[in-house]
Amino acid sequence: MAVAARAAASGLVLSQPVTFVTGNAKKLEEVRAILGQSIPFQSLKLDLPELQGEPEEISKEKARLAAAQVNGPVLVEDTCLCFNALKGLPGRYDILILNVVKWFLQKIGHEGLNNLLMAYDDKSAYALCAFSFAAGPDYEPIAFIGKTLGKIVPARGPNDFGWDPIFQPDGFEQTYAEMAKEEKNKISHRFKALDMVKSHFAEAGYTFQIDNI
Ligand SMILES: O=P(O)(O)OP(=O)(O)OP(=O)(O)OC[C@H]1O[C@@H](n2cnc3c(O)ncnc32)[C@H](O)[C@@H]1O
Ligand SMILES: [Mg+2]
Repeated sequence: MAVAARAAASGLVLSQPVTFVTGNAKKLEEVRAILGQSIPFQSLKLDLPELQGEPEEISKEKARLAAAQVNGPVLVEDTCLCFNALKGLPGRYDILILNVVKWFLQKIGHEGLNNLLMAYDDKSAYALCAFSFAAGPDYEPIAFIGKTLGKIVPARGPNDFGWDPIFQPDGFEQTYAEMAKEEKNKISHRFKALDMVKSHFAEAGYTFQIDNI
């Protein structure tokens, strides 16, 4: 498969599918469902360093590192769940230990995450998704941030994806986990960010010329 992305008069011509960098099968499932056939992509798990900074900057730096490794177009994603009473923890980005919600979830589970808020009346939270697209190693990455507001509740619904059972988006009586996947994918942090990615692809007029060899 040809590797380089090159500029063309009608917009950028990408000579390989976008590599979406993740090791998370559930994320991949949602990205597939939301993107459909709109952007040709494949997925790849890469071990990239955890970085410090604002979500956009962290995400762009991750894309830079990934594009250099892949030597082609990449899409990277980070997700965090942030509690307002805890000033954005445990998913907060601008601290040294980045996005610890993953580790908290593994160590203390849904009940433990609820207990973190026991002493506070404010159970509000937000789910934030930061995607960055880099057309290749020589292109400046572009960040797309999607945010869905909600609150933390005792776990309800199937336990098959991260903190979905404890996050109830504003305006809904169901947690993410209780919602049909199609419904979550219409309002989620991930949907909002990917919608911007899709618009960007449409506006920038990228085309794909993919030669399989
Ligand atoms: O390979 P990557 O893409 O980094 O996958 P990851 O599993 O490490 O994912 P993150 O660091 O972005 O996610 C932090 C945590 O949030 C969870 N998570 C991500 N998106 C979610 C969603 O839409 N609903 C529920 N949990 C989610 C995920 O399972 C992790 O425990
Ligand atoms: Mg990760």
